[in-house]
Amino acid sequence: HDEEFPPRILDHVMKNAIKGDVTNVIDVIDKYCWSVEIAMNVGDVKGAILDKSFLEASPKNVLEIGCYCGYSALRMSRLLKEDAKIFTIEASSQYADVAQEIISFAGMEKKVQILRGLSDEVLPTIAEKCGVRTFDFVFIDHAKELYKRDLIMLENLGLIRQGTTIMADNVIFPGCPDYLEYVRNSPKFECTNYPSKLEYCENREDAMEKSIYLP
Ligand SMILES: O=c1[nH]cnc2c(O)c(F)c(-c3ccc(F)cc3)c(-c3ccc(F)cc3)c12
Ligand SMILES: [Mg+2]
Repeated sequence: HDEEFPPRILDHVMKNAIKGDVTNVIDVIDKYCWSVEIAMNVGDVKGAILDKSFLEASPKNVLEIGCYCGYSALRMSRLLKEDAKIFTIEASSQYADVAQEIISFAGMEKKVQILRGLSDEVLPTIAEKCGVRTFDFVFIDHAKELYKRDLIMLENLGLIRQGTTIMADNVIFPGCPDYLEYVRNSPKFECTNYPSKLEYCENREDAMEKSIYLP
């Protein structure tokens, strides 16, 4: 990753987006990433797929693993119903700092809570820390080699329930073959694949995978 991207996108948002206008902040980030430099946000094309699954789930408690600069947290926050909340785990304190600034600039600081730390360190105590029993919607978008491990942790900790929707980014590129094999071969998950493109690219394939938990 380009470690200098996060401060640049923060600066660009502060200078070019409308404070408190979450849709405009999302749009300004997308325009920057299409025209100036690609960043590993889920982006507008895959973001629309995320939006649709999110609206279908109409969740109260949302978990994201991998916040980065807060782009997908903002996309989901703008679709949240009353008294619903997003908890997003971010291991990089540099990314978490930038995400907090961008989320606050967009006026979503009350709807999105960033939990700093590694997912396997945060997940075991997230229920009591956040006053949540189970999550209704989970978006996995961090290191691909951790997807399967973290999903199994969510199951073992009882953090997902009958009908929870799990969306995973990058299941084609960079790809997470062990995760896909796990959810697709498990009788506990009903899976749907959504072919798309890598963020901000026209000619690289990627996909999102939706898995509904049916224990
Ligand atoms: O790390 C990620 N987390 C979440 N989403 C990601 C995502 O949506 C991506 F498209 C990429 C990606 C991978 C390869 C590439 F060429 C462009 C982008 C990465 C990623 C993975 C490994 C790295 F070393 C650098 C970036 C991520
Ligand atoms: Mg991604």
